[in-house]
Amino acid sequence: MAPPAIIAPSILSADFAELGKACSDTIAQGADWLHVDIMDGHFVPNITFGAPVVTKIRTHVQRPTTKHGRGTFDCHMMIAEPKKWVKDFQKAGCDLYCFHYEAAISSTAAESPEATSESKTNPKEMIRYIHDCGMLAGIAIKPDTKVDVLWDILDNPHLAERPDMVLVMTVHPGFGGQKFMASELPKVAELRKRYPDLNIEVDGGLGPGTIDQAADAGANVIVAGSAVFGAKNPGEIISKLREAVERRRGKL
Ligand SMILES: O=C(CO)[C@@H](O)[C@H](O)COP(=O)(O)O
Ligand SMILES: [Fe+2]
Repeated sequence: MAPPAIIAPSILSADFAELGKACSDTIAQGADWLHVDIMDGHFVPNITFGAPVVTKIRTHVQRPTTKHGRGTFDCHMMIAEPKKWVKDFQKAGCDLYCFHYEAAISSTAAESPEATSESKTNPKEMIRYIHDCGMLAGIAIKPDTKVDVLWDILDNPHLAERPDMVLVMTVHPGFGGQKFMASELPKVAELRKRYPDLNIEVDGGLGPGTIDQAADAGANVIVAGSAVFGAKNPGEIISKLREAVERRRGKL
């Protein structure tokens, strides 16, 4: 059976002037994780915030007491040099550091004249490094990236180099409130077929109108920003998302 439903509201759609309260309220309304979108203006055409803000919001949400437990900070690192920020985010209170495959293999990140040994990397090394720093590791792929690039990483016999979660983007990363791309779901279905126990996250355009398709494909970690923070009753939306995933799980 696929792993349990995990609902991770994206705080990108929260009121940034009240971020701490928005985070604690969302957990109180039934969210499992908080999805924290970090954008650097290079990897994506938008900027959010960095580790100092994560340190502050961490004080509003209790650390998870179990692996993947309630209160997990799922940091989605849409940044060009993911290796450079691992330690800062660990210190800030990140539990799951999810970097982009495209950034880890990018020649600009690895070969730019400014690149130091701190910023050079490859996906397997990144995962090992994140684990060594005491966090769970996630790897994300953009819509233009084929899912096949992940087989070598997921079939790695070295457990320390295997990711704890794969994130399949269902929008082009950079902004909240975009239209869900159903074209990405075959990637989710293929991942679920090959890896029944894997945590598979989908991110972008998820809400009551699109959750069934994502759940049917086999996603179990659901990110939703505008659908949760734009709702009159966020708790009701969180429950609906969870029910759709659990319904699909029950059919397996
Ligand atoms: O990573 C991203 C966007 O790049 C997401 O996490 C969005 O913030 C999700 O927002 P909605 O599409 O659910 O509004
Ligand atoms: Fe995200």
